[in-house]
Amino acid sequence: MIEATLCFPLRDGADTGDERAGSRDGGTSPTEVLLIEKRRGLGEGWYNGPGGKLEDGETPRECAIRETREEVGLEIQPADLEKAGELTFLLDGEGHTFCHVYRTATFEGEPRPSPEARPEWVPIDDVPYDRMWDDDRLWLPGVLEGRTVAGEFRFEGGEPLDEAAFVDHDLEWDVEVVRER
Ligand SMILES: CNc1ncnc2c1ncn2[C@@H]1O[C@H](COP(=O)(O)OP(=O)(O)OP(=O)(O)O)[C@@H](O)[C@H]1O
Repeated sequence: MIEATLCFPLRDGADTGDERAGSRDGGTSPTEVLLIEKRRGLGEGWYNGPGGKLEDGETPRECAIRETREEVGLEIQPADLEKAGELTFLLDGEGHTFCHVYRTATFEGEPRPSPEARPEWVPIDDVPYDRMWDDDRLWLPGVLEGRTVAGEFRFEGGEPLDEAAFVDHDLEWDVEVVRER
């Protein structure tokens, strides 16, 4: 099974521009999420979070940080990455991809495009689910609200996965996620 990651950087949209961190209202929750429009590979043309496949010897957390740096140029410290979920994608009854989902409201840098991805801040209540993987609308809203999720999603119709049909799913919310290295 392919092991992959997704990372969702979050910000308070009211805090953009040159406002000082000190002017923030301490308890505000984030209002925007950084998505990418994928420019090549699996899910090309669709929106998703930054992320990708684990490389040899890499932990999921290291992968999420590396992919976010490579795809959009943001720098994240390992301790700032919060595990939000674990998703299993099955294709024709067999495990295809296991995906670790993270979120963070703490990062450095400004998003910049790369050959793989065009980044875009979008309001959390206006995420373009009609231009994303079919399963995203089921689990991403809760993840953006700060919940944890475990999900299994079944696709049928053969490779490639992004041309297969989404058939059904099981979801469990507010699960304990393994806080790996
Ligand atoms: C089936 N439903 C799905 N719903 C939401 N997200 C899904 C997904 N299935 C795969 N994903 C994500 O899509 C990315 C693929 O990445 P993918 O381009 O294959 O990997 P990577 O960036 O390493 O590419 P290269 O092989 O280097 O080109 C990776 O983040 C993975 O978690």
